[in-house]
Amino acid sequence: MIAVTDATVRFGGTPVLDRVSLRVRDGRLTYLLGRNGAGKSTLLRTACGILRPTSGTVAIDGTDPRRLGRPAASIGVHLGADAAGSPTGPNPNHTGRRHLRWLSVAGGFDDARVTTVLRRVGLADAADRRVADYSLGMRQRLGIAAALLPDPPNLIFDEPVNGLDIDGIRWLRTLLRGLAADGRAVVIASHLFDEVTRTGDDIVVLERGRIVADRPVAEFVSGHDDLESAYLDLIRPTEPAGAGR
Ligand SMILES: Nc1ncnc2c1ncn2[C@@H]1O[C@H](COP(=O)(O)OP(=O)(O)OP(=O)(O)O)[C@@H](O)[C@H]1O
Repeated sequence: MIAVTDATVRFGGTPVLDRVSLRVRDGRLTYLLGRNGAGKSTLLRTACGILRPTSGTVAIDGTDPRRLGRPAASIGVHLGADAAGSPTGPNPNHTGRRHLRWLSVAGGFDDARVTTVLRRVGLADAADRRVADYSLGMRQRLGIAAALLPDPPNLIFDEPVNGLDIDGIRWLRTLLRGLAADGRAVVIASHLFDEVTRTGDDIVVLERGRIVADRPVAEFVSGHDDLESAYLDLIRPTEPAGAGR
């Protein structure tokens, strides 16, 4: 389980997260929704220990991520194919396989997992090409492979669908559902409502650094035509003055 409790994060004086609490339960796929700049990536970086909250606490299966001996074994993180500061970002001159082997050696993981995850993300045939020659979708797959390498029980993905073609999107759906079905706690920041409806268990909505909804997808949509209208009904009252003119 991933637990963020009453976390405030400030950049300079401005709070980007304001007393935010998030629970990502084992066996559940939790989607984090919110407008651009709402604080989703900041919350995910806080949840995995990359960012230290100004106040509040974070626990991965009960332990502060900064106190985990082998954090990657407890929590897999993919912050996007081109995310700055990603803990698992590849050297573009390395092949996909070399990148994963390097992570495997550095983390003390079983080397056989490299072949397993390359297959699982559909990169087995491209494993010996340079990452610089990978497409965006292939870099997404490599980032997901890196997160899965030590087979962690908790996973954080920031907009993993970006750059995937239709086969990739369908593959990712199956992968995500499988990860949750195996009992993992999975949280995904996304703007793609169709994916949320198809695969999500729970929805958390962030609005200007605050949680404004946290409930199962079915409950969130109940009484509305679909997820989009449920979401718009929730956030419309707080739209900035002048929006939509
Ligand atoms: N390192 C940083 N220093 C200063 N401000 C930051 C930093 N990282 C994020 N911010 C600010 O925090 C706010 C929230 O950003 P964040 O990336 O968490 O939003 P988001 O919900 O993930 O947005 P998007 O949907 O566009 O990815 C934004 O105003 C952003 O400019």
